[in-house]
Amino acid sequence: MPEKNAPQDNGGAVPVHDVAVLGGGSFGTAMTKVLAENGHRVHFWMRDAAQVEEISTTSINSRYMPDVKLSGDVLPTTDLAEAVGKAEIVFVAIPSKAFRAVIREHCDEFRDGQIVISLTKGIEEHGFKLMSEILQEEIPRCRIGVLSGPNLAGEIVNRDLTATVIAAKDPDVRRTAQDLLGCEYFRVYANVDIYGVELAGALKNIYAIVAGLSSALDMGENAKAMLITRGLAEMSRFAVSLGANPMTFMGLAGVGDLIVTCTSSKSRNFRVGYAVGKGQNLDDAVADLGQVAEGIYTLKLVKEKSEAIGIYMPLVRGLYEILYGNASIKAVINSLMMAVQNSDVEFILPRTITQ
Ligand SMILES: NC(=O)C1=CN([C@@H]2O[C@H](COP(=O)(O)OP(=O)(O)OC[C@H]3O[C@@H](n4cnc5c(N)ncnc54)[C@H](O)[C@@H]3O)[C@@H](O)[C@H]2O)C=CC1
Ligand SMILES: O=C(CO)COP(=O)(O)O
Repeated sequence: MPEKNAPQDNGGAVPVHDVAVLGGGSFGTAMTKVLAENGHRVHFWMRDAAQVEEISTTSINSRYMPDVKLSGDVLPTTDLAEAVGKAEIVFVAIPSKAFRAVIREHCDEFRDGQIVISLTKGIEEHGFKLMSEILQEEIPRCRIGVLSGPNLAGEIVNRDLTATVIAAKDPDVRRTAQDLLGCEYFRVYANVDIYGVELAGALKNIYAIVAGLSSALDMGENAKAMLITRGLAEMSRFAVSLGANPMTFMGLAGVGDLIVTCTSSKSRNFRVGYAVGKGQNLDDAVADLGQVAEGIYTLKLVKEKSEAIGIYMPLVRGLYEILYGNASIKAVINSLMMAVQNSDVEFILPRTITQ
């Protein structure tokens, strides 16, 4: 077995590429580690100069990954123009709230045909835009992809076996992501349904919060299975109504990511739900987390959108009432359990419309 942090010897089989990773949090660090260990030169951009200094001198990003030493050719920088200018391919791991602002401010730095891949699992507040749509609007001359799947950063940096999905229309973008990232512990599967893959990654965060709540209340394993499966039904109903392919939800980016985040306390969204289930208020739970939990923002947007387009999402509505409407958890559970009993798989037996 190779040492945990050693760059992998690819025997010269994979050409070395200059790549950029934008965003110095947990996931940016995890993907930088994979890319550098695969032998690539990684221009790792973050806004915090002290963090750049620390990674340059110690190879450790102590705020987000204190136990992880980055090895290989990692070049941390606060100069986004330099990182993007030198890179053939750019990966973006910036939380959804800041995503457009960062790309827009630097849009002139991106080149015609440059590959830009979003790693972010969220939705923009105004206009319900996904990150690939933001990239399309801000840097339309680039070739765009989305990476999403059951990808807990804390496991990837440990080289725990992991699979993900690259979604892109352009086959060259898909192949490039597979070549750059694939290795003995990381597998990259391909899809063309960018919207479905990306929406799945954002939506599952909501159900991870619900699962955390259920775990805090010790609701049992049957309840966990019910929540995950009904979550899948609900998120695919919503996504399909917006144009996603239902089959995407059978894959890693759909059911795969839903399983990992709904069953693991390593998920930040799960942890927020767990804390609220134990009686903490939402603001304190988020402050204690100290990292992004995209689901709390996605929840609000999906609740509004589902009401606007008339899609039935009882788990979204129930969680919203608990987190933002001060409803009692017990009352919400009771109303969900006593709702009209309906179809299991509505692609086979259509749901009886009750509202
Ligand atoms: N951590 C994980 O396991 C995974 C995370 N993701 C997604 O990746 C995205 C980023 O998440 P994490 O890295 O985990 O979050 P994090 O909370 O660990 O780090 C966020 C990073 O973004 C930076 N940031 C925030 N606002 C910024 C701004 N205006 N300009 C520049 N940088 C800014 C922060 O300084 C920090 O370095 C999220 O959408 C998340 O859902 C996707 C897969 C797995
Ligand atoms: O998306 C993730 C795993 O696939 C990470 O989930 P959290 O953001 O909840 O930690």
